[in-house]
Parts: sequence; C-alpha cells; structure tokens
Amino acid sequence: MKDGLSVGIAGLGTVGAGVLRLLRDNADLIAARAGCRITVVAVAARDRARDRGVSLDGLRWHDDAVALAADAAVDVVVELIGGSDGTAHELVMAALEAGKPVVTANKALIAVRGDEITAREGASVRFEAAVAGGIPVIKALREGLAANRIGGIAGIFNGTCNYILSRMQAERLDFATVLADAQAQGYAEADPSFDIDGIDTAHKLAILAAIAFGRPVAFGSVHVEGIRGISALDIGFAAELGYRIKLLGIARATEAGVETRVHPAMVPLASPLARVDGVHNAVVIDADPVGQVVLQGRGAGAGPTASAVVADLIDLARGRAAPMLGVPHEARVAAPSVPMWAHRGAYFLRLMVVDEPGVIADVTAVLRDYGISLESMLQHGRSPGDAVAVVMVTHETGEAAMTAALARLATLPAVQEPPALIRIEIA
Ligand SMILES: NC(=O)c1ccc[n+]([C@@H]2O[C@H](COP(=O)([O-])OP(=O)(O)OC[C@H]3O[C@@H](n4cnc5c(N)ncnc54)[C@H](O)[C@@H]3O)[C@@H](O)[C@H]2O)c1
Ligand SMILES: N[C@@H](CCO)C(=O)O
Ligand code: NA
Repeated sequence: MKDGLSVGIAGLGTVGAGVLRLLRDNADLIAARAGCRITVVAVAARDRARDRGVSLDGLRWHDDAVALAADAAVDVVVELIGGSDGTAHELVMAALEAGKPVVTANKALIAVRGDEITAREGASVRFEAAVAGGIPVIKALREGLAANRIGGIAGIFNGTCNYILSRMQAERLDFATVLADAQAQGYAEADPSFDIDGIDTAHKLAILAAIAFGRPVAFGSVHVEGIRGISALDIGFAAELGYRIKLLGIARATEAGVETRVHPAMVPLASPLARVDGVHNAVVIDADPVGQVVLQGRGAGAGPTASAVVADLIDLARGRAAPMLGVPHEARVAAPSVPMWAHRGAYFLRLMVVDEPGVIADVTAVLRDYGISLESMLQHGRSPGDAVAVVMVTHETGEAAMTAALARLATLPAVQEPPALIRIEIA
C-alpha cells in the first residue's frame, strides 16, 4: 500500500460534512479499493464551533479557505463551498497554481469557468458530484462510453424541480403550494431560483454537452426555461394524453450543430424519464454503437454527493487520469450551437377561449398560416360564453413558426389568457 492521500476540504456544509462522514465510516473499504489511506488533514469553513455531527479533532483549521492550497500537508484540495466566483474560484485556481489536484461538486464553477480551468497546463480537476450527484454520469460518458459517438443526452438533473412536479402530478396541487411546502420541509432553498428557473439544470447540461461532443463548455448557449409557468391544469391534460411533465436538460447533435436546451417537456409514459419521480435524477444517453444507456439515482443530498466526491478521491489515489472534459483542451472542436428558434419538435398547446361558434376556425386558421399541422385536439364540456380550455398537439413543427403563431393566437379576441406551450420530447 502507498503512503496515502492527504486531503484538505473547504466548505463543511451538507456535502463537506457528508464527505467527512463517508471517509470515516467506510475508511477500510475505501483504503482497500484506493490502495492507500485517504485522510482528511485540514479543513476550512466559516464557523469552527458549529455542530456538524462529525468530529473535527486533529484536523488543521484554516479561516481562509484559499490557504488550504498552500498548506504543505495537503495533497489534494476538495472545494465544497459553491459558486462560480469568489472564494471557490480563488481556491481552485490557487490549488492548480500550487500543482495540486482539485475535487469539487461545484457545477456553477465548471459550467461558467470550465474552459479557464482546462486551459491551465496540467490542471487536474474532478467533478463527478457536480452533475447528477451520486449518479456516475461523468465517468460513464467520459470513460465507459469513450468509444461511442454520442447522439444525444436527455435528463432530469434537478431534484427540487422533479420533486415539485411529481407532487403537483400526484396531488393535483398548484406550483406555488408545492414550492411553499418544499421550502418549509427544507427540500427547496429559501431562494429557489437557481433550481426552479432551470439554471442549475443548465449548468449540469453544459458540462455534459462539453464532454459528449468534445467541445468547450458553452453555458451561455443553453436555452433555459424553468417550471414556474407549469399549471396543475396542464399536468392533468398531460396525464390524459399519456405524458408526464418533467424539467429536462437536453443536448443533441443535429445537422446544424449541437442543440442544448432546458425546459419543461411532456415525455410519453413509456419513456424511462416519465417514471422518475421525487428528488431522483435520471439521464438517458444515446450512443453509437452501444445504443441507449439509462442511469437513475439520487442527484443530491449529503450521502449521494459524498459518494461521488470520494470516488474522485479514490481515482486520484489510484493514479487514474482522464482529460477533465473527455478530450484535451487543445483538441476540442468548437461545434456550433444551434439556436432555439431552429429547434423542431411536437408541441402541446393550450388556449383558454370563449366557448362560441367559429373560435376553433379562427385558431386553426392561424396555425394554417404558419404551416402547423395538428395531430389531435381536445375540449371537455361546454360553457357557452365562458372561457374553456382547448388543447392541441401538433405534428413536428419548427420553433420559429410556433413562436410566431403563439404571438398571433394571443391577439385573437376569443383567447382569454396567454397560451400555454409545452414541448413534447420522445426521450
Ligand atoms: N447539497 C447537495 O445535495 C449538492 C449536490 C451536488 C452538488 N452540490 C454542490 O456542492 C457544493 C456545496 O453544497 P452544499 O449543499 O454542501 O452547500 P452548503 O451551503 O450546505 O455548504 C457550503 C458551506 O461552505 C461554507 N462557506 C461559504 N463560504 C465560505 C468561505 N469563504 N470559506 C469557507 N467556507 C465557506 C458555508 O458556510 C457552508 O457551510 C456546491 O457547489 C453545490 O452546488 C451540492
Ligand atoms: N439543487 C440541486 C442539488 C444539487 O445539484 C437539486 O435540487 O437537484
Ligand atoms: Na455524478
């Protein structure tokens, strides 16, 4: 057995404390697999006195997290503070400057600064925990599927959104009610916007797309929509039509380049993603020649996230090396990003219209003008003079035509509310 790997951890919140616990609880098993002891020797956090349920006795304490990089006793820096700027960024750059490898769970940092980091000569940064927490998706894509051409990736990458949508579906509750309850129970952050507005999913998707397509991390090119606009009414219609609504991150190779988008989508009940409920994450990878690979599990929480952080530490202890994003920095190709307006797919469209003769003719005239063909249409009951929901599912259509048609539909006198549009995804 080698001498061992000495670890410095910055940030002792949910994940940091989870890593300390996992390294303690499974120490022998981890040492046997790593071929040496992995020992935390130093930590940096904000509050030394806080009870984290795990002892800090015997560990060197740094008030300044960046000082961990210069601590001679530390072989590898584990960054678990979070954020793409500030201390997390400074610490990672200082560790690389000092020639030390870094392990992080920080998707914002890798999504926003991945290229700055990989451009550094000899940089060793591992981030399995950053995407889908405990699911080993980075390793699957970068290593297990290294011989494959990747056609596309579609996944549920945010447990908070999936929890909210699952409860809306199961209990027929509206978004605001479930969000408030999720916050009260500590599932959703006090400021939940990174989760529910799709930014967290976009961070993760940008990282996966870079690995899948051998290109730079292009977070700025990801089309992002969140779940605030999803109504209990549309969840009900989705169920009636044989779909579930999920917040998906999708990266797909098209003839024009790479499409990366985050938005709520209707997925058919037969899709592996339709059955993934609660805080679980899942990812479907289409690869050639292997075909479809599906991974599912827990994408967040102390234990699952620590599982991924410690796996990266074990890789380091074993001396395993892989280019951070699958191919060396200089070998990456700048595949063009396809803008959202060029997307093609099927759409679910719901209008609240006045229930009177001729309204459907006006609506379908607009769709005809934009070359949009309908697969089905649904209206329940009658309420003459009142607003009634009319639901349409289109055949494959261009996003640009759909957006223009939607703007026109919203101006029809019979249309009482802004139309609801949800893309249909056969993932
Ligand atoms: N919680 C999860 O389930 C989960 C899952 C995957 C990835 N992540 C990522 O892991 C990282 C940590 O997340 P978390 O949930 O543990 O967050 P957290 O808020 O529980 O912990 C972060 C800790 O960092 C400390 N901190 C803040 N600024 C600091 C500074 N300047 N110096 C030292 N410590 C500082 C905070 O006091 C806090 O204890 C983030 O990048 C997050 O995105 C979290
Ligand atoms: N906030 C994220 C957790 C970690 O990525 C989620 O809800 O899935
Ligand atoms: Na992971």
